[in-house]
Amino acid sequence: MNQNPHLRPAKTAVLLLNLGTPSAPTPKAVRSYLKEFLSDPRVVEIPRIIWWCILNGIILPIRSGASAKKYASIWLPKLGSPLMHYSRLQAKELAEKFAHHGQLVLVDLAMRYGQPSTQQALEALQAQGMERLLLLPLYPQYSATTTASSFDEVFRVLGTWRNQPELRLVKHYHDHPAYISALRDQVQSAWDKDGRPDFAKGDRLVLSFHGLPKRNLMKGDPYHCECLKSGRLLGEALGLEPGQYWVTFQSRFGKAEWLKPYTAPTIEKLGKEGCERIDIFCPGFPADCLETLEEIAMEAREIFLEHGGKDYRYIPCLNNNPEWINAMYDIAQHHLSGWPLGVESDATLALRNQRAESAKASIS
Ligand SMILES: C=CC1=C(C)c2cc3[nH]c(cc4nc(cc5[nH]c(cc1n2)c(C)c5CCC(=O)O)C(CCC(=O)O)=C4C)c(C)c3C=C
Ligand SMILES: [Fe+2]
Ligand SMILES: [Fe+2]
Repeated sequence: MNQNPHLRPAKTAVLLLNLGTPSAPTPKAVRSYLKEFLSDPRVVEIPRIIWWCILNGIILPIRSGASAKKYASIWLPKLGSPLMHYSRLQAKELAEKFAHHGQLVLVDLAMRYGQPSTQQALEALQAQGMERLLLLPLYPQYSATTTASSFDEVFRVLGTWRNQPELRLVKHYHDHPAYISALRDQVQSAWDKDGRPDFAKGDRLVLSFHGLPKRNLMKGDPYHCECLKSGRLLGEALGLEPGQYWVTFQSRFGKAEWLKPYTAPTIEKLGKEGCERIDIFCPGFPADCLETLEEIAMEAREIFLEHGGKDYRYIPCLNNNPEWINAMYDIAQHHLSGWPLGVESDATLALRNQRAESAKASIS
């Protein structure tokens, strides 16, 4: 509890929801993560008994070791899993953004699989007196496999509570102007630094989103349409013509048909057809992770260069781009409207800003 008499305690919380990641890049830790992830009926919709046999008999014994090697190749020295590192940073910087605006809002991070679990995060907020809760998934595009699964887990935990908080959820923000503007800034900053592709010469921008089984789309999952819309709005924001940027889908799992066009074969085709430079960006991943740093920044680069391409540029995910922190703040702010936020008195706010300014002055 805050002891400062100038502050009214915050009882409103924003909980960032993300997928989760192994605790270490080892076969044992990856196996335990994959087991929890791939046992979720929201993720794999195969009858349970059949899937249990396939998962435990084939997938886990083969994939745990192979995936652990890939995780080891992207693990950050001292910081660990990139997904965890950037998700935590996003929660910290969002909390600072609220504080900067004189609003005392609790901000925390919950992972759907692994740690910090949704239950741990909710109990920590409960211990701080949370009365109102906004769920903000780190999935800009809604899918039942990710967003709905994270919401299910929150509902499951709250279902065991006697005194529940008021609850609001952000379903998606795939077309939110602040999200699109942050994406544009991320791509444009890379171009300002390293030069813009020559689109007239045939260079291309590839926008690669995580894939999904095509069956999920046919059953009504809106994810595919939302990815196409994000891609189109980003292309327009960058002033590109439709053929200059391509939307593709990566990380196919298993033998069934997934959303097309697939990223890797598209990159191979571009290389074979004489496209010299590809810039590639993953707008659906707010944080860099295995799927972006290994599959896109490393594996897909090899594919392009092996098939005739010359220049392959991976543009990092939003991570802690200040425009993205602003976007999260804007999106949260909109959904918090009407809820009382803890507010600092004008005197405390002025004092804190004054201290921050003099700290900056003493550094420079
Ligand atoms: C049936 C399998 C899978 C579906 C459906 C799926 C959907 C989906 N996933 C993300 C985001 C991420 N997935 C990540 C890793 C990952 N995904 C799958 C499988 C499915 N994903 C697996 C087996 C793995 C683990 C790694 C591997 O063994 O290949 C990650 C990265 C996690 C990390 O630790 O870095 C993210 C992020 C979305 C957005 C999505 C549906 C839209
Ligand atoms: Fe995935
Ligand atoms: Fe992958």
